[in-house]
Order: sequence, then structure tokens, then C-alpha cells
Amino acid sequence: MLNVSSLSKLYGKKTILKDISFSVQPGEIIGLVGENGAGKSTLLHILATLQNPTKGSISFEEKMYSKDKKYIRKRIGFVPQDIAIWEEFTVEENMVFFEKLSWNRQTKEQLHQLCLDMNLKKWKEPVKTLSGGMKRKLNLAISLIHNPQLLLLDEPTVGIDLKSRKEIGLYLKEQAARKDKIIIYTSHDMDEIINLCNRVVCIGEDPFYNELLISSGKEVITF
Ligand SMILES: Nc1ncnc2c1ncn2[C@@H]1O[C@H](COP(=O)(O)OP(=O)(O)OP(=O)(O)O)[C@@H](O)[C@H]1O
Repeated sequence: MLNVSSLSKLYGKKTILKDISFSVQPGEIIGLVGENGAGKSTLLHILATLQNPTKGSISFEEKMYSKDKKYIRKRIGFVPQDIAIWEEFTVEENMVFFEKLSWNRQTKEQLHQLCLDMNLKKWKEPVKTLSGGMKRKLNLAISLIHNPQLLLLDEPTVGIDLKSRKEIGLYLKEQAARKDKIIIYTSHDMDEIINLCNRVVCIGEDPFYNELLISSGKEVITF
């Protein structure tokens, strides 16, 4: 379980996140929404151990972020907004390269299967020849090499076509349901959030987001 307790974040004197508390069970997909600048990426960076909160505490699998960062980092997969892959390398070469940096050993067949599971078939093609959607799939596949239990995704489907978005959505649902992963996912696409997520954390009391989500029957936690 992931447990966020009374978390606040200030940049200088400016409060970005104020007193945020929520818990997530294995197998749940949580949508993280809010208008531009609300603090979604900041919260994801804190959950990814890349930034510290100003106040509050976080635990995952009963380990405290403040004490057990090394353990927690091995259990996290983080996909930032910007795609970070080697354009000149093929899909295969990227997967093999990142496997060597990973905590987990995977065979080439396992790495290939990870891409096929996401319907990313261009194993021998250089990344520079792939579409934006395929690059996003590869970025996501790389984040899964070490089989993380907590997956943090910052707008993973932005700018990609409906078919690829649906494929990524289905894949994430399956990962959460079959492998009991926790997935926390930011998006500005409310249809996607409604389709994919079990519950939604909304930063900032935006009536537009709130009404839309509540009328769709989602449980919304607002801060
Ligand atoms: N390192 C930093 N130092 C100071 N202010 C920052 C820093 N990083 C982010 N901010 C500010 O914190 C606020 C929240 O930023 P953040 O990127 O978390 O928002 P967001 O909800 O992810 O936005 P978007 O939807 O545009 O991606 C913004 O006002 C931003 O300018």
C-alpha cells in the first residue's frame, strides 16, 4: 500500500501542495488531475523520490520514504513527461541498454515480449523512425524492465493517437489488475481518466474537473 500523509510542498514561500493525504491499494489506478501549474508533476516527483516534501510523510509497502529510499527506488517506475530514449539506437538496443542499468536481469526474449505486450513491434527499427506514440510505448516499456510495483506516469499519452492511447490504457489496466501494481497517472484527458482510473486525486478545487468526474461516478479526492 502507498500512504501519503499530510504532505505539503513549498517552493520558497509559495505553497504548491497543501496537506495532501490519500492511500492507494495494490491493483488500483489513480488519476491525478488539476489545471496547469496545480502541482501534479511536483507530487509525482515527490512520489518518485526525486524531490522531498516540505512537510508530511510517505510510506510504501510499510517502508518510510524518509528512511528506506534505496528499497523504495527499486520498486518504482517513473515515466516523466519528456521522452528519454536513444534516437539513433534501435528499439532492441534501447531495451538492452536500459536493462543493463536496471536492478533486474531480463533476457532479450523477455525484453522483446515486454514491447510486444504493448503492441510495439518495430524491434529492429531505429527509434528516430518511430512515431511519437511508439516512442511513448518504448519509454513506458523501459520503465517496466525492473518490474516496478509502483508506476508513476506523467502524461504518458499526450499527443498520441486514439489507437495507441487505447492500447496503452488496456496494458496499464492489465498491469494493475493481473500484477497488483499501483499506477498513478496524470492526464488532461478526462475521458481517459474516467475510463482508466478507479479513483481520482484532484489538486485545486476546479469545478469543471470536479463536476465532470463526479457525474461520471468516480470517487474524487480534492485538495
Ligand atoms: N523547481 C521549481 N522551483 C520553483 N517553482 C517551481 C519548480 N517546479 C515547479 N514550480 C512551480 O510549481 C507549480 C506547479 O508545477 P507543476 O509542474 O508541478 O504543475 P503541473 O500541475 O504538473 O502543471 P502542468 O499541467 O502544466 O504539467 C508551478 O507554478 C511551477 O511554476
